[in-house]
Amino acid sequence: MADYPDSITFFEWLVPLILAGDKHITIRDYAESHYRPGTRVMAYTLETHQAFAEIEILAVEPLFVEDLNEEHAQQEGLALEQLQGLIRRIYPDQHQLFVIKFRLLEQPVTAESVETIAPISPN
Ligand SMILES: CC(=O)Nc1ccn([C@@H]2O[C@H](CO)[C@@H](O)[C@H]2O)c(=O)n1
Repeated sequence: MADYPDSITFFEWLVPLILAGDKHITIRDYAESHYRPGTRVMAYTLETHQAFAEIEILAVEPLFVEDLNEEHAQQEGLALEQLQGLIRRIYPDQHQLFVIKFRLLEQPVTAESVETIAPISPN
């Protein structure tokens, strides 16, 4: 067993935001706060458990829910009202949350991505 979690799940609808680099934080509760900066973590969709990216944890910082601000929303790639609504729904009883900052690592080459690489022109 790893000392620190080496996987994380995200709602499927957030995947495009993450892969585009628009979303580089996630806000979780204490139970999901035990990531260690510097470690690599495999990101999966919550609904279908598809691995979609490898990320590096950059920081884990405490955040009180009432301190959610525009800067967090921007780093989430979401509007502030949208983020606040989401957090209220996911963590209705939580006051103490954690901001997990991450960066997208180079993605492994898959058969599917190879097919999308344009063939080298002979001249
Ligand atoms: C078990 C599980 O997967 N839970 C969660 C919890 C949160 N999130 C996203 O993190 C940000 C802040 O909460 C928002 O963008 C959320 O939509 C997520 O994707 N998945």
